[in-house]
Amino acid sequence: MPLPNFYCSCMHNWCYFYIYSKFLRFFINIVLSAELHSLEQRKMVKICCIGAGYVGGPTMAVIALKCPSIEVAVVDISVPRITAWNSDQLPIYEPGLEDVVKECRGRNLFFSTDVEKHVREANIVFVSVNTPTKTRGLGAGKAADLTYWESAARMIADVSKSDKIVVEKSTVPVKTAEAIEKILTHNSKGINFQILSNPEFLAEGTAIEDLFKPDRVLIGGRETPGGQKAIQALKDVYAQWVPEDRILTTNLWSAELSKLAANAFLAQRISSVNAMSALCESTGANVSEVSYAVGKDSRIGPKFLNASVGFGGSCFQKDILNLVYICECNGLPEVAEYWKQVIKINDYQKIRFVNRVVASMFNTVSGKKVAILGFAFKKDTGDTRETPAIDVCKGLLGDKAKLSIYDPQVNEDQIQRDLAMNKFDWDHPLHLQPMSPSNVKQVSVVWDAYAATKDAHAVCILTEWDEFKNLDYQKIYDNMQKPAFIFDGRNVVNVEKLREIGFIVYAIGKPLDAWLKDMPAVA
Ligand SMILES: NC(=O)C1=CN([C@@H]2O[C@H](COP(=O)(O)OP(=O)(O)OC[C@H]3O[C@@H](n4cnc5c(N)ncnc54)[C@H](O)[C@@H]3O)[C@@H](O)[C@H]2O)C=CC1
Ligand SMILES: O=C(O)[C@H]1O[C@H](OP(=O)(O)OP(=O)(O)OC[C@H]2O[C@@H](n3ccc(=O)[nH]c3=O)[C@H](O)[C@@H]2O)[C@H](O)[C@@H](O)[C@@H]1O
Repeated sequence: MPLPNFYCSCMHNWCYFYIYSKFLRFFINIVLSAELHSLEQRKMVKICCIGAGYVGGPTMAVIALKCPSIEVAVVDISVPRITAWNSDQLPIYEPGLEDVVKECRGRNLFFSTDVEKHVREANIVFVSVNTPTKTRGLGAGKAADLTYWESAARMIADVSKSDKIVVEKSTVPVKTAEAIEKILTHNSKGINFQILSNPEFLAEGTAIEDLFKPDRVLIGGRETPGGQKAIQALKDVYAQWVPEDRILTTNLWSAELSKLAANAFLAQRISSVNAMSALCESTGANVSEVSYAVGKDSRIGPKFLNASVGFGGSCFQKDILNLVYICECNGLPEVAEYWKQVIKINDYQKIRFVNRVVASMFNTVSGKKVAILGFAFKKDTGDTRETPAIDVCKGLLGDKAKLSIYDPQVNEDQIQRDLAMNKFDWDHPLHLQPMSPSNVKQVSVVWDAYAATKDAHAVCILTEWDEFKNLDYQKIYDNMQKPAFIFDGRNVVNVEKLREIGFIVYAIGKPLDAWLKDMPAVA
């Protein structure tokens, strides 16, 4: 029996309706998922870090590694720095860094010179720019120069179109957050900025290790509901890999001051042991034995008690000078004087070392080749900022020595720049540093410890690179002028063995060689 017409048309319409509704649902799904995706994207935390240096680069790389759902952009005004971060030759040498960068770069870690774009898009903006010591004007030689910080803050205020958490990562004077707050709120166009202090405690050479397993992460913020919410947001980032009991939260000023205090305490330990090293040399005590015995006291602890030619690095001196200035400004001259002494002992230690070298070598190094082994401020880094090697080399050059320098990570251009630059000039963005000055003629830079020491009268060890422990010292001795001297500013060599070979050896804080005992006292 043929189906009635109306039945056919019903079926027909039903089919149409079915196909249509399927298509509609498919279409709606696409639109919805796109919408959801963009909503998620909008909700995705975006971090931007201003300053792609020794702190900004490694800290952000580790955040990107540990928080794959966060997009991290590291921006800088220095084009060569950003180019290097995007290349196979990273701008800084740090064990383990390359692996971390390679894993995240292009995934959720980006390096860019488009500072404004990334700041505008970020929810959290870290500021990790230079905070050098002022070289002129009020507080010159002590106060922190906040030029770069201030210009970063003004730019954040200018380009922002949404609320942001602004994080002080640079080391700054206590109360800087207040000044930054003022700059941001006076230029805010109704945008809400929350300032946090989150100082960095990593040490170079172990930066990745320190960031993976920090002793503590410190976050300071305002005690207002907004401030507490911002603290929680940053805490949530670190909590993805740092145990909660290691994330300390404080008020802003405590966090800012804790950073300066930590560096001052660390440097003070080195100056204390270095002061002892001078006394050891005068009395026949051995500084390694003394510091071991002292460090066994659990209240003192064994770390950071290695006597040396002096501490270096971009921060200890700068941060203590800054602390001294803050004490003076707060009417605390005695406290200022106390901390100043840490720097004075450090300078004394470097001068003392140079005097030892010159005094031992018949009171003159004029025209003599002196090999310098190690130029970086410590091992496992190519960083030379405030390295004691600069002052020692300048001291020897002042006495007309000819220097042959070898460091496994520092190139000739850097060494020449360092020896020609004025104090504090190094701590500015690259393009604002003085142009490559003329080379110091009495200095040659070689790529091998044996080349550096060939025909030399003396060897000065200024960085504790592991390879200096295992050099063929017999070969070195055979190729040197006699008497052959070794001045170990890092206590890396086996003094007894070298004396057996025939060297006259001076090692910081160790019982003096008979040769040195007969020389005039050094001060
Ligand atoms: N080096 C270290 O081990 C540590 C350093 N700190 C502190 O962190 C801060 C940064 O230190 P580093 O990373 O060593 O310095 P750095 O000199 O390696 O890096 C700072 C970077 O900021 C960039 N910069 C300056 N002004 C800028 C601006 N307005 N916009 C964009 N980029 C700008 C510079 O071009 C430079 O690349 C300092 O306050 C320092 O005291 C704290 C802990 C450890
Ligand atoms: O604010 C900073 O910049 C950083 O400064 C130091 O880190 P860093 O300078 O990278 O290296 P350190 O291991 O502290 O060494 C500093 C200097 O002291 C010297 N030193 C260190 C330890 C020691 O026992 N003796 C000694 O002479 C080192 O050779 C080096 O020249 C601090 O250790 C970090 O916590 C801090 O974050």
